This record gives sequence, C-alpha cells and structure tokens, in this order.
Amino acid sequence: MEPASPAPPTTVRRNTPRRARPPATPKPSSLARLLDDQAEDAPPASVPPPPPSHEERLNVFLRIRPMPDRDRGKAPTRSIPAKDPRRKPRQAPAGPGAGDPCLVPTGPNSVALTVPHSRLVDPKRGRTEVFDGFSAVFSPGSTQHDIFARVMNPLLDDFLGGKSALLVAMGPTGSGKTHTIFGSPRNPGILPLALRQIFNAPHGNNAATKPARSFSLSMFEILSEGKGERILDLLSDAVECILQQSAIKGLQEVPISNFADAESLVSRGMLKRSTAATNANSKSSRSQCIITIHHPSSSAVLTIADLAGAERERKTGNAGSRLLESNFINNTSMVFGLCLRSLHEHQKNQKKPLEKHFKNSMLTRYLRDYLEGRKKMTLILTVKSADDDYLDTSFLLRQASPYMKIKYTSLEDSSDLVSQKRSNASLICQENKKKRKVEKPEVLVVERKENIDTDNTAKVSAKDVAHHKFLNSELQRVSRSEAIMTNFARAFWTVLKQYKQKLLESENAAGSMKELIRDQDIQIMELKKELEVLNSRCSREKVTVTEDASVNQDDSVLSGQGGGNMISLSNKHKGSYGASVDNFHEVSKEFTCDGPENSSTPFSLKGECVSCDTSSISFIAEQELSSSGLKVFCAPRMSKMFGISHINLQ
Ligand SMILES: Nc1ncnc2c1ncn2[C@@H]1O[C@H](COP(=O)(O)OP(=O)(O)OP(=O)(O)O)[C@@H](O)[C@H]1O
Repeated sequence: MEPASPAPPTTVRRNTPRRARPPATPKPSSLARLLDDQAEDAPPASVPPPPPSHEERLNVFLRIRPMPDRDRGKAPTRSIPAKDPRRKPRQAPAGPGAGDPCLVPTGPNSVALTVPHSRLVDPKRGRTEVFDGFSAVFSPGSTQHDIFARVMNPLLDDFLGGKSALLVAMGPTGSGKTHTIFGSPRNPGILPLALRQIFNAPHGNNAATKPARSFSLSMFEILSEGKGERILDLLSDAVECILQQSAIKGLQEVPISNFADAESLVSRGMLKRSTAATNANSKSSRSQCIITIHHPSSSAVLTIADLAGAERERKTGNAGSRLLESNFINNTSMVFGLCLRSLHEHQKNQKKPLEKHFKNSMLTRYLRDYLEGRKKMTLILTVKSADDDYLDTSFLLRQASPYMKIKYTSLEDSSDLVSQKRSNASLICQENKKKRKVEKPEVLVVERKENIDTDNTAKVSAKDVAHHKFLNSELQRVSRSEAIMTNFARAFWTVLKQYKQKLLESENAAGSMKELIRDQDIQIMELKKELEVLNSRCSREKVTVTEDASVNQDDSVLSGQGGGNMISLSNKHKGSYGASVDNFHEVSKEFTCDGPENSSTPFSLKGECVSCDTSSISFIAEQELSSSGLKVFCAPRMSKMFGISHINLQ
C-alpha cells in the first residue's frame, strides 16, 4: 500500500510587504539577484539594497547569527514505540528541514520561521510563519562591514549632518548583539567602524585644511541593584550617576580627536562592563550599555545601545542574584517593547493615549524622546536559528512585527525644541514652587488685595465685575482660613513651648531625686559598715561576758551572795525590761541582762551599747535596777571590762 503523502505545511504571513516597495521592474543589479538566490540557498555575505520609502518609518533590521558547529546538522531524534515490544523502536523519519535552521531568509526583507519537528503536535503537518517588512535581513554569512554599510552609514550621515540618531541592538541572549555593536579587535563591530568613519570623514568643504574636530564620547551601563537600577559611568572608575529627566548627572564626556583614542576608550569601557557566564553565553552582558557620541558643533548625539539579551531561566540555568539580574533584563526589554507598542497604537488611533510606560525603567526614561517618536531610532534585531532557539526567535519576531509600522512625522528640530521646552518648563515650575515657598502668605494676600482694589477703580465690564466679586469673596475665604490656620499654629506652638518647659522641670526634679537617693544609699552603706563593725566587736564581747558570768557565779558564792541574783549579759535580745531600757533603742548593738532563772525576782534588762560605751550601760543599769529595788553588783572582771565600778543585784 502506498504511504499517505504528508499534508502540505501551513504558512502564515505576518507584516505583508511594505506599500513602498520598488515597482516590479527587472532586478537592477547582480547583487539583488544574489540576494534572491540567498533566500533559497542561504549563501554567504549579502548587502540588501535599501528599499525606497516615501514616508520615514522606524527601520528594523534582522541579523541571523551563524549556527555554532555543535548545532549544525543536529537532527531532533524522536523514537516511535514499536508495536512488537521485542523489536527495536523505530527512529522517526527526519522530516523536511530536520537538523536545518528553523529560520531562513526568504527575501531581502523577509524570513520564514518553521516550527521544529520536536515541537509539532502532528509531525506530518509542518507550520511556517513568514515575517515580512524588515528594512533588511542579514543572513548568517553577512559580515560586520555589510551591517555597517546598511545600518550605520545612514545614521552617521544624519549625525554628521547635525541630527540625533539612535541604534538599539536587541535580541535573546547569545544572539550576537555585543558582537554586532563592538565586535572584536580582529572583526570590529559597527561602533569601531563608525568611529573610524567619523574621524576619516571630511568635515565641511575645506576639511582638508582644518584640523580634526574634537567629538566627545560617554559610555555607561544601567544594571540591576536588588530590585532597583543604577547607572555606572564606564569611562571613569565606576562612578555612579543620577538620571534626571533624560539627562545623566555626573556622566563623564571624554573628548576624542582621533580614532585610536576613541577605540582605546571604548575598549577600556568594555572591560568594566558587567558580564557573567551563563549556560547560554560564556560572556553574557548583565547590563544595558549605552554609548553616546556628541557632535562638536551641533546638539546632535549619536547613541548606540547594546541591550542585555532576554533570557529564559530554564535555558540560562540562572539562580540567586543572576536570576534577579535576569528578571531586571527581561523587565527592561518588556518595558522597551511596551513603549514602542504604545507608540504604534497611538499612531494607529490618535484617540488612544500614548501610555507612559517609559517611566518604568531607567533605559526607557533616558530614551524617552526616541520612544515617543520625536527622535529617530533604528533597531537591529539579532536572532539564532537553531531548533533550540525557536521559542526565543519566534517571541522576538512577533514582538517586533508592529514596530516596523511606526512612522516618524515630527522629527529632530522640533523634537529638540520639545525636549528643550519640556526641561525649561520643568525648570520654571520648580523655580516657581521655590518662590512660592519663600514668599510669606500675608504679603501675597495684601498684594492681591491691592491689585483688586486698583482694578476696582478701573472701568470694567459687568462680566469682569462679577468675576472680580467672585475673586474677592474667594480671596476673603482664603484669607479667613489662612488666619484661622495661623492662629491655630500659634496656639499649638505655645502649647508645645509649655510642654517643653514642663518637661525640662520634670527632668530637673528627677535629677535632684536621683541625687537624694544616691546620698541615702551612701548613708545606708556607711551605716551597714558600722553595724558590721559593731557586730564583730560585740560577738567578741559576748564570749568574754559569758566567761565573766561563770566567774561571777563563783565570786558570789565566795562572797556569800545568792548565786541566783547574778545577771548574765548577752548581746542577744531576750525581752524588754522596761520603758527606761527603750532609751537605748537608737544604739546599734543590743545586750540583755537576765536574772537567773531560779531567782525569786526574775527580771531582764535589755540595753544597747554604742561603741561599747559600757559606762553608760552601768549607769543606766544601776539607775534602773535601783529604781526597781534591786542593787547592782559588779563582778571584778565585768567591772573591768565594762569600766563599771559596781553592778550589784540583791
Ligand atoms: N555573526 C556572528 N558571527 C560570528 N560569531 C558570532 C556572531 N554573533 C555572535 N557571535 C558569537 O556568539 C557569542 C555570543 O555573542 P554575543 O556575546 O555578542 O551575544 P549577545 O547577544 O550580546 O548576548 P548577551 O545578551 O548574553 O550579552 C560570542 O562568542 C560571539 O563572538
């Protein structure tokens, strides 16, 4: 049985060719014929002819990067399960284009993008999209000189003629943006080629006799910092700059008067640019790099921007801070795209406002004039054509399709005026605000009143009078509320002052209280020390007195007195003898005189001694005991110890 023939591939056309296409005349040059051939066989280097155009549109160029050797001829392999499990699985037949690039030029201004086999739901039904309308498509074999001649030369002409121009390289990571702009020492990109051209080009009619004029060059990068962005000057030692409106404060502009100086300056700047290795590119740019060349005798600026390439997390294998960078890069690309899309939508339908997407990233704020169509911009898209790159390539081509329809209607001189006006207006606004802050409201009110009074004297129409009355009443209302606010502020101020005074007083009181407490603490400490000293002395005395007590007993026995009448002294409190003894309460050490337990007149004498001034003890003891009808007797040792002549108890 004959195998069923595969269904024809579907072809979708995007961006039909521009209306301003050249008339269908025989191909004028062999170069054009070569281009057509190239569309079929992808031959090497080609320079597509510039399409003549009646209206100025945004130029979008497409450069296809040559496939690295490892990707070339890499056929996707898909195994089809065999019906008989014992048989080996069959290899899927490689369909047309398997292992071939997914993107091929189909004409000087168009490319065809074919869905790779590995991504087809039905492998028999291929799908191809044709993207048309590019200013030129550069095949993988194109050289840097081809790109320069077609892309950069017109911009240089504009710039040297006194018009500002911008070239932006955008595309997925590793697609060749940096290669296209900067190139390498052996294979210089369009920036070095442009610098060479600038310094070789004659300036004016009598250029041969004049010394070369000095241009100036600045180079900076915008990179992510956490969730924010910052600008670093690449020509000085990583000085951080500030973006104000569309101007960069603190950015160095280095004068260049010859190609060698300019080239070495750019090389030094490139060394400082943030790069890192990712799975997709061993030297991937992590920032948006912008180079500006200022014309010496006009305000024209040639700006070249090498954007960091959009990245897919799965492909780059980025994580951590790299992933944050990746988000920043993708976000900037998205904002850039949104600005252009909004410009296109606005041009299509004037009722649609020009959205202010530019505010969302530093790059777009800096390039605002270009993104709002006031200055001319050129885009060069770089893409890779391997099967693996299908998604990135498809995304970029779809995204950029509408950009090709952006028109330039009011360019350059007026644009300079607009931006000048804008910055002037904002300056005036700021000045006025400052002035208003400085001027006192009362003075303003008085001035206005005076003006109105003067106006009243003039002959004015009824309408003016009504308006005048309205203004007057408004003025009065404003003056009233102003007076209220002023009074309120004054009262508030007075209350605040009172509170401040009270606070100060409280602080002083607290301070003196603290001092008092400190003094008290010192006193307590001193007293404690004294107490300790007394304690230690009295404990020594106790031992001695106990000894004496035994001796006294002996003495009393010897002298024929009842041993039961002896008193014993101890420094331990045992009870209160009487009110008189309380006289001693202020002293620090206590003693107790107890009558013997077997005494018929038991008593106890409690006292306290200061510095063991025993003479006072003896005196008081004598007094008190005598008044109680007791006589005081003092044993010789006791008397000696206390300095008492007699303590007798009878
Ligand atoms: N047209 C080309 N011809 C030869 N080599 C190329 C071409 N384009 C790119 N390359 C090489 O591919 C590699 C990646 O290119 P490049 O760094 O310019 O990519 P990129 O788009 O700037 O990537 P990223 O956005 O990650 O910085 C480099 O080694 C570069 O030399």
